[in-house]
Amino acid sequence: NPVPEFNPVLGSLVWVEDPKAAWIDGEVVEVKGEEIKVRFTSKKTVVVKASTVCQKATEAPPYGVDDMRNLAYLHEPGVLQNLKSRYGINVIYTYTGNMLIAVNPCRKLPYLYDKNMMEQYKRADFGELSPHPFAIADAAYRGMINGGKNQSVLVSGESGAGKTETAKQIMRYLAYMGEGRVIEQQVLESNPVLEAFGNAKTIANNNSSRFGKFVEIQFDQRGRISGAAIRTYLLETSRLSHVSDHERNFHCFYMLCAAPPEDVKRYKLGKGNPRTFRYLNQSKCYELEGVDDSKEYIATRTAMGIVGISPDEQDAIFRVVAAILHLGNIEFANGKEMDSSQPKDEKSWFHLRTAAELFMCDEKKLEDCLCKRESVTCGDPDSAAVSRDILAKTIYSKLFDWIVHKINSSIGQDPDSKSFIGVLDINGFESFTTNSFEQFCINLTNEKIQQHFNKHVFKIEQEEYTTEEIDCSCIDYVDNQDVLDLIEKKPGGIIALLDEACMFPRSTHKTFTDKLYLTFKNHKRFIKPKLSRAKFTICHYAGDVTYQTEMFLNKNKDYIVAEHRALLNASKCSLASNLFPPLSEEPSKASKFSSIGSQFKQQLEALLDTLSATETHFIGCIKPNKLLKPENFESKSVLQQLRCGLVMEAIRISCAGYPTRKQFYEFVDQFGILAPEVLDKSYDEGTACKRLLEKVRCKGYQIGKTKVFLRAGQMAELNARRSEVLGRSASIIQQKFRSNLSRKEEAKAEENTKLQFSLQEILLLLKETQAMFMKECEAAERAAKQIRVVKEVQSQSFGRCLSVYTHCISVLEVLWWFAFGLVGL
Ligand SMILES: Nc1ncnc2c1ncn2[C@@H]1O[C@H](COP(=O)(O)OP(=O)(O)OP(=O)(O)O)[C@@H](O)[C@H]1O
Repeated sequence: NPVPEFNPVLGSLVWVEDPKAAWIDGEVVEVKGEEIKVRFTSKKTVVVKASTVCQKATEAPPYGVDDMRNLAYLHEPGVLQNLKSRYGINVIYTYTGNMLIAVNPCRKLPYLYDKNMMEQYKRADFGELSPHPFAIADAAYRGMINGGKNQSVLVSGESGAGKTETAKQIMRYLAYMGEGRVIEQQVLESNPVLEAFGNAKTIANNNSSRFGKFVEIQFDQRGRISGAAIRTYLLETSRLSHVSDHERNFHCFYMLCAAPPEDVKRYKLGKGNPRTFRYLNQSKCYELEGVDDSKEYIATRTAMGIVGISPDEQDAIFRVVAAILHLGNIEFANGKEMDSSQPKDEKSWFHLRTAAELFMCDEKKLEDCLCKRESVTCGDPDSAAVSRDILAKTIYSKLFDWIVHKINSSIGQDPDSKSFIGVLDINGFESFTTNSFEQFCINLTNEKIQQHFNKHVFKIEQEEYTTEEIDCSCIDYVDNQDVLDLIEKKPGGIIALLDEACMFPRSTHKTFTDKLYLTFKNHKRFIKPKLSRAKFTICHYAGDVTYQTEMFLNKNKDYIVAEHRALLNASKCSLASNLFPPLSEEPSKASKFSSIGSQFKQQLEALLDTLSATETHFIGCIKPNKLLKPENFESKSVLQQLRCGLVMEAIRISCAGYPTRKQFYEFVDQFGILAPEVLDKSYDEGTACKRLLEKVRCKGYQIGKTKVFLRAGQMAELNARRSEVLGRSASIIQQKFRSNLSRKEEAKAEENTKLQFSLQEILLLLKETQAMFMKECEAAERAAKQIRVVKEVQSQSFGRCLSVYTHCISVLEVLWWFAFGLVGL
């Protein structure tokens, strides 16, 4: 938490960290050395160390600021409060510099994404309109067209935070820029197809992507989409055979069960009741609120057609999906021979026969494949069940890869493409009660992305400091290379040791874990938990995560059981046999040992190489509450995400230097009122800023070539002084106006005329007051431009009730309303 230096005194407004509510604001009511007593609005008091509290801005705008960098104090509670107050009025997007933070509204806000909105963002410069994913997409598009550089948009956040939704809006905007052609539609329609086969209901999200995705959209010379390539990462196949409570398997299974009767019959699904299939009935969750699976089936088929999957191919895909359901229903009993098994009963025989029929493979071979002792299993009923699940998972993951490959080849890549924009939608940092190999891989991804992000933010900061010719030695970033080395260094990293263990038949998860303990006993990012021999802890940038090693070896092994390959390769269904080419056609597999961990590491390296060669834009998605209920902002959970995500790191890097920057003219415009005399002289703008800052004895600043750079907290101090001056001006105007008014009233009373003012009289009165006001505030007015001061004066003196008049365009007009208000009163 970047807590800027601050010495609280009696009466200071502060934020105090709270285990339940994240941060609570209060007032310092007692100071005793290092300890201070703070009273909250609830009247409760706490005594805390002064160094642990953060300063609270006295005048934060009630509905927050568009860019976090405009916050008076750029610290954790400030950021949190800003997001919360905006979320309260349905403003879900906020910038931190160039990064967009998106808080999931957990309800549809269609007006935010219509064509009209796209049109507006198309015409505006970045920062001109409110923060929005379209602004990020537009910046990427312009960067590509004008700057000629490939771009990428990196969308991160935990499950349910809104990554996929945000990535879709980015793609919609990019498609809009080259509207009306088949290829754009194909790119967009690839989403529902991938979601049908790769998404599932989880506790965190009813439509959770169970894979990572990088979509590279290619553009031609004229800026129109000319091709696309989709890369997917780590499909969660363990879900296929084991579904946890309140979750579902992949959507396609339920869609198929809800298909029109002729299709249910065709795929031999009985009555199409998902409750009758073991792979679906483990969690008792079948329907999704607001989702009609039968409609989804039709929509998926249509989308499959659009992305170029022919009706025959669709038929084969759903036949394989149905076969997997039957496969899951085969149960086993002991066979006649030792260490052998056979389908348990007639029902299991039926499912075996149906699965073979749908796979278009030999029934006897399928039986042998599951029940006979072979290379990896010993043949008993339990091993047969393991073999069945391995087969189902292998087929499903091959099927998913085939679909991705098919979409890629039918959309097509443009060999002459001039440039591309990549959109990365990948799961954020994960830390559960039990963490296994999947979390290990996801967290490795996040470490990589964190490093890329830190370098990126640092580079941008450094570039700005260099352009402005100011000293940049104060900024730095924490490099997490040590964690990356621990995981992926070759030789000697955890992945390398895991591969080594997988190659030795006698290795177990225990021998593997012992080896880790021995190798990394002095590594400062590695911890051996006290009581367990099957766990290890990594100190990630986002916190410590303890991994359970039991399944590491199995999950890392990437091979297809020879019998499974032979069975399906001989299938009469060309799709099924293509999923399992003979080993000789997969040279990479035939020659050397292959592991999921190493493959994933290579995929990540390629991804990071691609990202590094692009200009990257970041979007951090935030889940406001665990249940995804609208209008519920749980500060504690949001804070946790901010800490684990990229936002706080960007802020930390920024705070280490000079987070507030203002163009000279903006600065003079805003703060000239504090030292009008420096503006009188014919200083250039930069010198005027310097003199002004010297006069107000500002401690932390640098003057660049076009901008003033301020240390964290300085902006709030300057704002407070400005408010003081404006407050004084306001009371002077009020006094003048009132005394002017009462003089006129007295005169009228003496003349015994009616105590009522005509419009002309009020105008005259206002002109006189204005003249006086000019005299009193001459210098201030010159510094801050007439209308601005008056607007501020107006809000100072009448507060919110008069703020509606901010449209007034001249001093006279504003004062007219001002007087009108007084007379009215
Ligand atoms: N901007 C938005 N407007 C309306 N609904 C949204 C928005 N962002 C997210 N949602 C909804 O919130 C839910 C979760 O969003 P989404 O699936 O995009 O999350 P995710 O981060 O991709 O999760 P996962 O990692 O589990 O796939 C979805 O039901 C989605 O429709």
